[in-house]
Amino acid sequence: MSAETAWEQCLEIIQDNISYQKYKSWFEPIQPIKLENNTLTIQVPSQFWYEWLEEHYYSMLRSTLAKVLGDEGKLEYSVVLEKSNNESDTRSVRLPQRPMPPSKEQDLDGYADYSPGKIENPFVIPGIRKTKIDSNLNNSYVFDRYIEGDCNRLARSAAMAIAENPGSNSFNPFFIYGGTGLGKTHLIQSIGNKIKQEHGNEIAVMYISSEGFTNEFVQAIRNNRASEFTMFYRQIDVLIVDDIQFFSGKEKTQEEFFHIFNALHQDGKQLILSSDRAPREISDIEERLISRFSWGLSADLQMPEYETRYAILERKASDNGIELSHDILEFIAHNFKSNVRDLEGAIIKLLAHASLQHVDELDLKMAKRVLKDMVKESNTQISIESIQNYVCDYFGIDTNKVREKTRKQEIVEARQIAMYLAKQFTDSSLKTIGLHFGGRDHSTVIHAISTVEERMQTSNKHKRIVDELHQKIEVASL
Ligand SMILES: Nc1ncnc2c1ncn2[C@@H]1O[C@H](COP(=O)(O)OP(=O)(O)OP(=O)(O)O)[C@@H](O)[C@H]1O
Repeated sequence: MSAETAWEQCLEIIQDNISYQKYKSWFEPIQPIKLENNTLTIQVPSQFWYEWLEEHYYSMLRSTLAKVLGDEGKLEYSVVLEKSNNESDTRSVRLPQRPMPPSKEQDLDGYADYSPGKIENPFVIPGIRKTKIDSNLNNSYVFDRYIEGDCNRLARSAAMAIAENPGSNSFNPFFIYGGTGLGKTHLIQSIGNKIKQEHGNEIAVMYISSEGFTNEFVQAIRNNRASEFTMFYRQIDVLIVDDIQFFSGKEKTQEEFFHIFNALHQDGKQLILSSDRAPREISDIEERLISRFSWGLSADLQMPEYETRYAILERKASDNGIELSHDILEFIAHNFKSNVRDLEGAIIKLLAHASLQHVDELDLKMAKRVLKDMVKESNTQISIESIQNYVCDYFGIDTNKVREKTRKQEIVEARQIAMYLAKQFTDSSLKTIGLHFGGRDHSTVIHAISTVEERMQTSNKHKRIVDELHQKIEVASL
């Protein structure tokens, strides 16, 4: 049997035993490397990943392996190491799976989410009245309202795991980073809100921006209350600091935070940090802090893909009490691609317009008019990629297909139309257009354009399709 086949069989069993979300987050990214002497080697993206699997899925992996390779089957991890400059290295360390204690031979069932060493409420510090601590959390930032997609799956599931088991997990600190308006604050506050919901004042949660922390610290020094400041932060069980990049260049604040960080981490308290860039990319921050930021899990947030943008819009519209038609949602999702805050801005603008103008039902034409300036700002010239999206959406095919080599009739037709429209709507050269379609050369683009033009003259159906798409893109690029 090859490593790929063995791992595929393992994945089938694993899928049946854990939730889809956990499967996608923790098992799909794993690569089978080799199968030798009944030992299957799999590659995991980080040391932390290995620890997480061993901590949470050890028994399940063990039994799965026994089913696929027999009782003597062994698992070895190949861990991709990070270089200090944050690039991943091809070097890897091989780690064996820890041996199974003889008394623990059990069925798969019930072991899938086994989490060892659950400590009962590790956060109660006698004598401290936690009721006094104001968490600073915004109640509307909750997991239920945080739409999941490929762009945030790992970060969201790690955040959920932390909320369920703060402090006693391997994600400490949890460092989340990504561009502006991509949902960092929402996600880190969701952790705090969930912990508060489940534990009330038993667990002291505190959310603060790094600027807020700095200002408080400066005030405390000014009023000779620095030690009270330190004491206060040391009693927090879950400390959430947003936009940590603003500590850059503030040496005294960094030093104070360093000591608070150490004290909390040592006591098994949870630290959650956010930044607009990865730890190593933050300038003017002491090396000892940077290295601590990387101790736990760093996860990034990306701009949501089209389907997630659509789902977010649907959700935001219904939270704001308006119902938007499919056409309008599609229009916004196609045209607002830089961040989620802008998507939200579009909904608010439509809502304001509808209520000021006493409009009961918004239609696409009106929505386009209202959002015209915003669309222009975020999308000055329609891209070849958007044209591909429109065309593929129209034909119900996967966008990647038009960039691949496939010669299937319907894909070839969609590809040719997309090339034709790309020439019509963009200033791109034939060469550039070809490059966007899987590196085809300019003569293929010329051929596509003349084929579409010819067909439009000979077939009404073809003409109608191209005209419809033309109109759709024209409105979108207003
Ligand atoms: N996946 C998502 N599902 C639902 N709403 C989201 C999602 N991602 C972001 N949002 C919403 O987008 C808005 C901006 O998000 P947020 O303030 O958390 O971004 P941020 O990354 O912290 O931005 P900044 O770096 O500018 O502070 C919020 O209203 C948030 O609710």
